[in-house]
Amino acid sequence: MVINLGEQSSLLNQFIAELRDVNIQGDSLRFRRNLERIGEIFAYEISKTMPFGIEEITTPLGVAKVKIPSPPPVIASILRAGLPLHDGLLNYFDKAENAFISAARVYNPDGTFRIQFDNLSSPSVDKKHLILVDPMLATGSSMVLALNALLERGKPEHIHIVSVIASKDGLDYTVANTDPKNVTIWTGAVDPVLSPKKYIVPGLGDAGDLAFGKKL
Ligand SMILES: O=P(O)(O)OC[C@H]1O[C@H](OP(=O)(O)OP(=O)(O)O)[C@H](O)[C@@H]1O
Ligand SMILES: O=c1cc[nH]c(=O)[nH]1
Ligand SMILES: [Mg+2]
Repeated sequence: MVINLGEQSSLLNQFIAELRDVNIQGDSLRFRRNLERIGEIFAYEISKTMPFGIEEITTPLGVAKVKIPSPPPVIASILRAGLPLHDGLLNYFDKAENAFISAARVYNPDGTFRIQFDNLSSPSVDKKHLILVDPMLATGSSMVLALNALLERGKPEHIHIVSVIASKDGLDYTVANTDPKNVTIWTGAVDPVLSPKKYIVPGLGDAGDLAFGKKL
């Protein structure tokens, strides 16, 4: 199932507009903070779909029965650009376990690239709710590769994939390469085009560079 939160009229679209805007996105502190705020919105929306337990909370005046999401999810992100988004989800799912995947595009001189997978640091994901985040879903190859690496750490109860901006092709690729019964894809926008270098158009540019600076 694909859920495009950008179709609703909400503050999410203002934050995504600031990520995209060439006159605003150069402020890297604001760029990271907007990704974090977007992570908080996704966390809140995803929490509505998670299992709840009833807890009895003692107040100074009595006992309140409260529906609390349980158990906490595992939040996994793809370095580097996933980090501020990860922080946003962790601000709300503050008892979450955490996983990190080191994977990045390595370009050849002719403009083609492969995804270089370096490392996975993860707890068991068995029988847990797994939330895998990356702001950009371009071809979808980083996301599918990261998910397959995580699935070597167990079979999650449910998988939530979060991307802030997805290309139509990347979304189709991810849907085709994941189990529809067990996966929900959450996005904030679906853009129509991939450039010859497989950048999302209109997209926002290079999310990792905008958040953390250019790399060699
Ligand atoms: O859907 P795909 O075609 O796989 O592309 C998307 C990937 O590219 C970006 O990472 P990048 O390789 O630029 O690494 P970075 O975060 O270190 O900049 C982005 O954050 C995704 O991980
Ligand atoms: O559009 C894109 C594609 C890959 N990575 C990005 O940061 N942006
Ligand atoms: Mg990048």
